[in-house]
Amino acid sequence: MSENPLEPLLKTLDSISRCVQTHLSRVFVAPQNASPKPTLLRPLLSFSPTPVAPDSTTSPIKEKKAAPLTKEELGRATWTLLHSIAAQMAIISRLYPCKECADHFKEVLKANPVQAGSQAEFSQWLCHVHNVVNRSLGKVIFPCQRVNARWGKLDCKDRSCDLEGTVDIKTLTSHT
Ligand SMILES: Cc1cc2nc3c(=O)[nH]c(=O)nc-3n(C[C@H](O)[C@H](O)[C@H](O)COP(=O)(O)OP(=O)(O)OC[C@H]3O[C@@H](n4cnc5c(N)ncnc54)[C@H](O)[C@@H]3O)c2cc1C
Repeated sequence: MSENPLEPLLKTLDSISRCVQTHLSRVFVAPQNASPKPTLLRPLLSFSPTPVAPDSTTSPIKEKKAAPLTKEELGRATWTLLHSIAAQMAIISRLYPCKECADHFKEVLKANPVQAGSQAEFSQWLCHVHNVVNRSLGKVIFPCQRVNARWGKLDCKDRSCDLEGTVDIKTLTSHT
């Protein structure tokens, strides 16, 4: 392993950041003509049958899409990805494009080596290290016994996000 496990993404950040920002803003904002009720926002990983029309007016949504990600938005989206992967596939990228966060998380990883002998163990480990970050930021500690209730399933129509078959983590990690 390289000294900084986050370095590969820092190197490629420049080329992927524009793409990530575009896609994250599409994932987390409602279509323009949708109700502003949060419950009607498009769910993560679901696709609208009608494409979202490009912005033609100056609107808060357009301004938001054009703005760079904040540290909070990046963190929220990344935790969502990490916990979803931990619950569904048991494989994780240790890459993170925020230097302050990456430096801190490197120390967290040193003190809490990855435990990935099984999907359940990996989910619990990720919950624990997320709580280490939560604690350092003065956030509420998440009860790790509820991690599957929070992250175990994706909200996709007709179970279209369900993975086919089973994945053996040892097979996956032997290729990394
Ligand atoms: C690897 C990493 C390192 C980071 N380091 C820093 C840093 O050094 N400084 C900094 O300012 N920000 C850092 N961040 C960002 C920070 O952790 C938050 O993501 C950000 O502040 C937004 O917080 P939030 O309150 O929306 O909830 P988040 O912490 O983003 O959590 C998102 C959701 O996950 C669920 N959740 C919360 N805790 C757990 C848990 N333990 N297990 C399972 N689910 C949980 C909750 O439902 C929560 O709403 C880091 C993010 C990541 C991914």
